[in-house]
Amino acid sequence: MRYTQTTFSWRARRKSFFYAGAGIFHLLRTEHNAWIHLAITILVAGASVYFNISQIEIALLCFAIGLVWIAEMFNTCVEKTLDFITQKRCEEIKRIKDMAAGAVLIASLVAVLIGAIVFIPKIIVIYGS
Ligand SMILES: Nc1ncnc2c1ncn2[C@@H]1O[C@H](COP(=O)(O)OP(=O)(O)OP(=O)(O)O)[C@@H](O)[C@H]1O
Repeated sequence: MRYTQTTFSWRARRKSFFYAGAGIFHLLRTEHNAWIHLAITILVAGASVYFNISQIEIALLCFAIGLVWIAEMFNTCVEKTLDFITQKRCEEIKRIKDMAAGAVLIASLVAVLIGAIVFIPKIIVIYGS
C-alpha cells in the first residue's frame, strides 16, 4: 500500500482533516489530562463571556489555550511512541518523557500567567470594592 501521493487531491486533503480530527477525539477519549484541559478551556470560555473581554484578550487566551493543547498532544505522542517502542524501564526514556512533560508544564504556566493578566484586573474591578 502506498502512503505518499504525488498529485494534489481535495479528497485526500479532506481525509487528512478527518484523520486529524480523529486524533484529537482519541486524545479526548483516552487521556485524563485532556479532560482537565477541556474543563479549563470551557471555564475560560465562560469567564470570557461573563467578563466581556476585548478582542485582543480573546486572541491572547486562544493563543494560551492552543499552546497547552498542542504541548499536551505532542507530549502524549512522545509517551505513546516510547511505550510502543519498548516497555522496558530505562533512564534515557525517563529523561525524554520528563522533558516532554516539562513542555506541558511551561505551556500551562504561560497560560496561567496570561489568564491572570486578563482576568485578575476585571475580578478586582467587579468584586474588589
Ligand atoms: N519506560 C520508562 N522508563 C523509565 N522511566 C519511565 C518510563 N515510563 C515512564 N517513566 C517515568 O515514570 C514517571 C511516571 O511516568 P508516567 O507516564 O506513569 O506518569 P505521568 O507523566 O504522570 O503520565 P500521564 O501523562 O500518563 O499521567 C515519569 O517520571 C516518567 O518519566
